[in-house]
Amino acid sequence: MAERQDGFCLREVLAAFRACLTAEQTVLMDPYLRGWNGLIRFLNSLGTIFSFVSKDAVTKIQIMEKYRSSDQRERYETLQTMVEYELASGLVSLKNRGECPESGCRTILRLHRALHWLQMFLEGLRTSQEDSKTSVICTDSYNASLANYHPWVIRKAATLAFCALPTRNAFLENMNLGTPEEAVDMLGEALPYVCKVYEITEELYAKHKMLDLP
Ligand SMILES: CCCCCCCC/C=C\CCCCCCCC(=O)N[C@@H](COP(=O)(O)O)[C@H](O)/C=C/CCCCCCCCCCCCC
Repeated sequence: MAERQDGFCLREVLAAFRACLTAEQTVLMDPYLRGWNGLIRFLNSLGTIFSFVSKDAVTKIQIMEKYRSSDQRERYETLQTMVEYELASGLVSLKNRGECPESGCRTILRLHRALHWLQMFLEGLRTSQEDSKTSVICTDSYNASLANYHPWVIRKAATLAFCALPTRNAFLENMNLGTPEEAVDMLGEALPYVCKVYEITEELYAKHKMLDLP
């Protein structure tokens, strides 16, 4: 795969997820969204076949960016302050999606589920053999995570799109972290931060019984 012209480097994305974590074990919203924006850039570079995925993710990121530039921006400084504020203000519907279709809590929950997929996918890439198929790693991690929340038609479209993914080494080179071996080392160092962000968020949502928000 040719060297990237767009300056994308996965290091910055992983650094953003690291920057989400505070000493108080809270998750900062701005680096969280920055991490997602970096991932979308990468996704877009994989071809238009993934447009339906990036469109949905971009919509969700924009909902959250809107909150962060609104009068209530401090309420959305961390995932914890967002949950506290939206629950106390009746801005989250636990039963009916139509009541609060753009709450921060439900929007972040969708990204949070996708983060679970990302975590498994990157771990799969990192630990797989050189001749492993990226499409298989991606399908397995999708089926073990996000697919459980998607209807048949989305699962079908996603699984078809995965077939267009490049080979494992081409994919690792495309992350712009050096050789595939160097990329694997970097993933080993950085993935624990992504996992920590995932764990803290999962605990927060479980504590407030919000893991199934419609
Ligand atoms: C350099 C790093 C390597 C990995 C690069 C991966 C880049 C990934 C970027 C984004 C990941 C996908 C984010 C998808 C968010 C999906 C949120 C969601 O579940 N939305 C559904 C529910 O929303 P509501 O209707 O309740 O509002 C929505 O229905 C979904 C629609 C679109 C389809 C989502 C398919 C997800 C496939 C995820 C795998 C992406 C494949 C990337 C291939 C490397």
